[in-house]
Amino acid sequence: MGMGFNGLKNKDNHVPTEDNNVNGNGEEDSSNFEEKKEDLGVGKKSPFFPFYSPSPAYFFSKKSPARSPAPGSGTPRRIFKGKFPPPSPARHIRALLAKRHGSVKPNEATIPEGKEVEVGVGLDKNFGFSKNLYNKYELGEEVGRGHFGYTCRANFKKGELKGQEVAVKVIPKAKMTTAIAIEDVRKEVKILRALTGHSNLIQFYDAYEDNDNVYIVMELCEGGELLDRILSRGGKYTEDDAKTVIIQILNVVAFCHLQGVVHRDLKPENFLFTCKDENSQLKAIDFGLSDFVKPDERLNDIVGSAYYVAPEVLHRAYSTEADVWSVGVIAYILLCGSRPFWARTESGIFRAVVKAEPSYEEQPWPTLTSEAKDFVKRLLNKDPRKRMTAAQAMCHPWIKNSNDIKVPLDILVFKLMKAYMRSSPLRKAALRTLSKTLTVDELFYLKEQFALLEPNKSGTISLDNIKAALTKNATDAMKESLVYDFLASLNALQYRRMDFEEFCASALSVHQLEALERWEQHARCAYELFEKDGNRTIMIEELASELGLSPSVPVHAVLHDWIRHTDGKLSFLGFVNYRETEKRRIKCYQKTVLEDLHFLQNTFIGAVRLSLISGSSNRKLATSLVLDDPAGTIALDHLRFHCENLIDCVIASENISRLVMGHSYLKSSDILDNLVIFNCLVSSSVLYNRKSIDFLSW
Ligand SMILES: Nc1ncnc2c1ncn2[C@@H]1O[C@H](COP(=O)(O)OP(=O)(O)OP(=O)(O)O)[C@@H](O)[C@H]1O
Ligand SMILES: [Ca+2]
Ligand SMILES: [Ca+2]
Repeated sequence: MGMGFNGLKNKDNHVPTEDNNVNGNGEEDSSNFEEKKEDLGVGKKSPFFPFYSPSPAYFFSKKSPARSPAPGSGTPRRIFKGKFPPPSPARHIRALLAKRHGSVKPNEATIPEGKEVEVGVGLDKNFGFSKNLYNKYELGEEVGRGHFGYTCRANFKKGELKGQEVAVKVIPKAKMTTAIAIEDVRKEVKILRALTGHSNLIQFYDAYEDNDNVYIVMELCEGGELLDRILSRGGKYTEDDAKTVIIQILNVVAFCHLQGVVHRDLKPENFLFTCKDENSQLKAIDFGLSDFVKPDERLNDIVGSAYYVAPEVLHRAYSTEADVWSVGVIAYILLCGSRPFWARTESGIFRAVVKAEPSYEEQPWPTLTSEAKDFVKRLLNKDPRKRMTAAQAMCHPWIKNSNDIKVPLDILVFKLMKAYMRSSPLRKAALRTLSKTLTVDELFYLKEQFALLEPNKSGTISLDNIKAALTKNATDAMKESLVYDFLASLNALQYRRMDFEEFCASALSVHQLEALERWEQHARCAYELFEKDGNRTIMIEELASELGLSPSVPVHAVLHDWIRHTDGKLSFLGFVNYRETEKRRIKCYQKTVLEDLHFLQNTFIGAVRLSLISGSSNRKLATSLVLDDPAGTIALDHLRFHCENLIDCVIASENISRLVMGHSYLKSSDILDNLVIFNCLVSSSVLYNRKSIDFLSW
């Protein structure tokens, strides 16, 4: 029997009609999904997403009733002044659905009947959950629906809790047509089970299964989705109202991130109000695409919903920062009622996400406070290293003075401390001087973090303090994400303590400072201090080895200006670029350097997409690069700069298994060979039809 999407009303296929008509622009999200040729770059064959078919969307073929109007909203005429149409239910990224359901293939306009059954043959759909849901609960009316499941009210049938209401999310097993889809459901339950005790996170009770379905029993929210409230308000929230919502979102997001869980599908549909009250509490739901992520790890699968997806997700190398981007999109929508990145087609949205800057010119932006704007901009920074973390966002001037702010511990602090511990004395000195130039606002976050680690206010912290602070906040999720193991990298702190001054130097993110408008001033001030106290003579070879440059890199060309000719000390340029742990920024050659994906995508014509993915698992680090180098003349060292962890990489090619290189640096000849193979594949444009190089299947 055919199943899959066709059997399910798809709310995401629809937007309230009024929304569409506002700008005389009914095509947005409309159900005909006719993709515009120019949007897809047909003919140009955009190298960015070569796997997208230029055909119309394939599986949103069934019409479904429009989303029910938000409570109390009736069918009001909504006035939206934003540049783009107002928010509507978001669709998952097609690549995601294809991968998760094995049902969307390029150039497949329809899904043949019965295909999914075939795909599903031989899959183990036993989850080991209890089987007696109906003994315990009586299922009632449906309260919501998504791509993967629908949710019902339910009552305890008997016992002490008789009559008490819960919510049951029903996920049909028939829809689990791939191993990944099954794994996603396992993970959804595992993560819900592990993440306990946060007031802005849906409370999980239990999971059940039978032959047909998996059932997730959880706390019932009666207040509806955040999206419906946004729509019923006509899009715009006052700054204070937006803040109330954003704080709760940041709270739960920061909590997840500390636990090593990345949600990957944050959007207004996935936040529910507990009750109908205006100031009801907000709860994060739907961990169906969530994953554990180790502090050092990057994920690579393209996951999420188009309007909310972060640029680095599209580049297939991301971590928790991607969630913060989605929060930025939500904040933008709350404050102005319109989406920051918008286009008629999915590929158009992706292009906007990667390249376009959101508008802050249109109403109501000019009337909003500069803090609010700055807040959103710092969440929507395209560089994840420059983006605020959720915990930092709670320390932002726009937020920090609100009631009920309790800044949570930030895992970023430990990541930065690790890098600091491994730094040379010269780099530590450079960081120390930078930390002395921080403003009160910037210090606020560091003070909060230090206070969380320093329970007895002794003025210094130890490794034990850090462990204790983590333990205090730990859930079972931390076991999975190995947050504790990560602390081993701070072992140097075992026999000494750190005072606030050193803590600031160690937990300071230079990338984030660089994103500030006053970075230049910061850097100049810091350099002056550094000149007085810290700068020293350094040989070019020493600098190169500290930076991890291999001997084959002509260091003089790179580092020439980093050392002052008069006295051999670090120049200002050297000072601002000096990053032992950050090799990416070193600009070797103007022409061939892969300094920046966007730059390459914009610049090179006929670029080839080369994916470097990790050897051991497709969830591990992956870095995508776009190379324009048909002759394969790009040296290995260039690649090395731009893949933080080439050690674990496999070159994508027709025969992946043959090309697994194991845990050593690839020889440059290997890279060149594979580039040639890859280029051949691309140039004969088999890329579009060949299963063996189907990007989606990785
Ligand atoms: N605990 C709950 N209480 C009340 N309603 C809920 C609850 N959990 C989910 N819902 C409703 O059911 C809808 C679908 O749930 P959920 O988002 O978990 O499903 P999904 O199929 O994974 O969705 P998506 O298409 O976004 O992946 C929600 O948007 C919400 O309206
Ligand atoms: Ca959902
Ligand atoms: Ca989901």
